[in-house]
Amino acid sequence: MIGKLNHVGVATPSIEESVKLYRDILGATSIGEKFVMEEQGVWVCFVNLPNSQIELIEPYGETSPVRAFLEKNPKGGQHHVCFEVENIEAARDDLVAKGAAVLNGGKPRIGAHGVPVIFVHPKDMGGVLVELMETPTSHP
Ligand SMILES: CC[C@@H](C(=O)O)C(=O)SCCNC(=O)CCNC(=O)[C@H](O)C(C)(C)COP(=O)(O)OP(=O)(O)OC[C@H]1O[C@@H](n2cnc3c(N)ncnc32)[C@H](O)[C@@H]1OP(=O)(O)O
Ligand SMILES: [Co+2]
Repeated sequence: MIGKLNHVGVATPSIEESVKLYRDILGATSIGEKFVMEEQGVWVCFVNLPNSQIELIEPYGETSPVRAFLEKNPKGGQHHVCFEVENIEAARDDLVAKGAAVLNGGKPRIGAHGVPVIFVHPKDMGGVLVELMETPTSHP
């Protein structure tokens, strides 16, 4: 079912500080602007790599899903991996049928790439929070 690795989500207390790390220490040459996704409760900034992206995420608002993660990991850390799927509803139904806990009641939200995304609880994914996103080209 899963296709390409689209991005790795990295939680950070400061996108500005993380940008310095990826640009000045790791030498990333293509880094986007920081923007907010209010509904998802995060600030986002993409570090563009030849084969994938690092999605830097910083909490936005009191109910941000990243807030508890940063309380446990104050310096930040790897937060989720995101795989592309051809059809988000079909992927969700398949996972639910296999007993995995799809978050937000299984209702897809529009993610940072403008396509629907779902999250699968880490307890069913070997300790990794998994995001699935519809392949941008297969979304009208
Ligand atoms: C930018 C938009 C979008 C995109 O388009 O790409 C994004 O990526 S937004 C990214 C942020 N959004 C989300 O993470 C939404 C989904 N996440 C959630 O709903 C919650 O964070 C969660 C995964 C359900 C956890 O919330 P909660 O149950 O309230 O937190 P706990 O702290 O109680 O954790 C329970 C349990 O799970 C472990 N955990 C939590 N987060 C992670 C994680 N990122 N990776 C691995 N494990 C995680 C946590 O340690 C607890 O474990 P135990 O202590 O063993 O019970
Ligand atoms: Co993501």
